[in-house]
Amino acid sequence: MRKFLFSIDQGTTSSRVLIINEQGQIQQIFQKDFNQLYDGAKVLQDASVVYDTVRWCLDEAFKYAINDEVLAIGITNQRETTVLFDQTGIPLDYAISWQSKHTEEICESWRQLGFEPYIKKSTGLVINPYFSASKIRYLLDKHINKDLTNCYFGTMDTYILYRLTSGKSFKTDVSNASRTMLYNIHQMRYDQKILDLTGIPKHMLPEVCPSNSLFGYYNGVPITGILGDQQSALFGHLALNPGEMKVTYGTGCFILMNTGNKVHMSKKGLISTVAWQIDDEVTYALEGSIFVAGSSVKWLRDQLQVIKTAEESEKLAMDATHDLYFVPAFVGLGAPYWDTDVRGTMFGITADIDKKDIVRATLNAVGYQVKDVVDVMISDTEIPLETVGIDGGLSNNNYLMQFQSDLLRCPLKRIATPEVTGLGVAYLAGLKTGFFPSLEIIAKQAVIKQLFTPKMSLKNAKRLYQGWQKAVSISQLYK
Ligand SMILES: Nc1ncnc2c1ncn2[C@@H]1O[C@H](COP(=O)(O)OP(=O)(O)O)[C@@H](O)[C@H]1O
Ligand SMILES: O=P(O)(O)OC[C@H](O)CO
Repeated sequence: MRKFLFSIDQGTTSSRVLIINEQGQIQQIFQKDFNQLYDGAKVLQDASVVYDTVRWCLDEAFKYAINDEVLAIGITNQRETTVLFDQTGIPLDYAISWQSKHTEEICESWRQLGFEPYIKKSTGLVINPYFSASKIRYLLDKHINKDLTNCYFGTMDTYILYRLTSGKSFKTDVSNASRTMLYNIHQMRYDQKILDLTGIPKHMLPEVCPSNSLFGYYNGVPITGILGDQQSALFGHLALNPGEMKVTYGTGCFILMNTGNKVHMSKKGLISTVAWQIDDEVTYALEGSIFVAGSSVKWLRDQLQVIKTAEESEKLAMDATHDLYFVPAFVGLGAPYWDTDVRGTMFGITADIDKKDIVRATLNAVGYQVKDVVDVMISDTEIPLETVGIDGGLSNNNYLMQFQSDLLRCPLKRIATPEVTGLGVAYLAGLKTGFFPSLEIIAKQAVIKQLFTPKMSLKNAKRLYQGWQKAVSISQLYK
């Protein structure tokens, strides 16, 4: 009897497979971490190692549930990370992580040539090294002397799918395609003009399919859903109506608002992206990405060594007494600033500050940056904020979630399972195969664990936020 779904969640630092039952509950999780490689400004991954971690998790999962018991597999993945590989699935080079900004020079040359307005209109994105296009261009240039006739591009979903299906499926879904900077999100196809501008040949790109397609088979089980991880988290929060929003607090921080079946172009620095396509129906989202969130807590732990564990930051922040501002622009600032050259700065240092204040300033910076993005979303769409779904490692921090609710002036919703990302694509894959009868039944099964509501006075919240805005503008002067 088919009683389980498998959800592959291939993230930036680890791969997971969730085993999900018919009640939408997670029965078991298998996880394997891997290391990113840092080489100057480059952040790289060994795609074969990433694949091995997925295979390890899947093999374990298939020991837990034999293939006759598994109805379908869904894949959700870190987005934009770029792999070039040959027909046999061997990577041409290290994969370039979404976090890597070393292709800025290529982006700048495209901006200089005046490509930006067209690219923005077609893809919904700004020209930035974050997206796949400049990473592909960089790898093609680096290997210019090789025969690249049989060289293929994939984000991690495509690469994993290709390897799991022994090269039978060279496909991606619309949500991942919309992150390449090569995909026209109005016409829902690769934009030939951008391919010409960037010199990226179409034959190396995967076929783009609706998110709930039959993508292939592994171990006799159909793969019936693929979603980029942030879009999957939006689905996992059941933010299925226009105006509904989620914030994922992981290594970086990703804020997505469902904008329904219309592309909503931001006036102030957010990007428009495809949330998902279910059969013929496309749903779009507005997105703001913050590059440094959980990684700044990791920095406190590993570099400054002011905390031993990430969890410890909660208590220290609660006990802090000084208003210190930290702009954690380690790799520039993402939305809505898109300033690659700005670097980290701290304001308000006096002789009596201590590590508690530094920890609180670091957590507050995450809260402020999320507010920067949410404010733009509200003014862009004119949709008032009702509640926000939260997930990701850093969302376990009660101090930060309370501060966030104080700043946003709305309730934050923490649901019972922390694995919202993996759940989203599982819902999608399960709806496709009849494993879940309807969205209504899924919604009934989702349990809210905790609600954070504003406690700080509005006056104080405003005062603190104004201090942050000042700190950002001053830090942007120092380059
Ligand atoms: N209680 C906590 N307080 C502060 N930071 C936390 C806490 N728990 C986890 N983190 C941070 O969250 C991040 C991990 O979140 P996760 O969602 O697993 O990230 P990713 O999926 O991007 O790898 C780490 O950077 C860690 O420092
Ligand atoms: O792997 P995560 O959760 O850090 O997410 C990475 C994003 O998809 C990058 O755009």
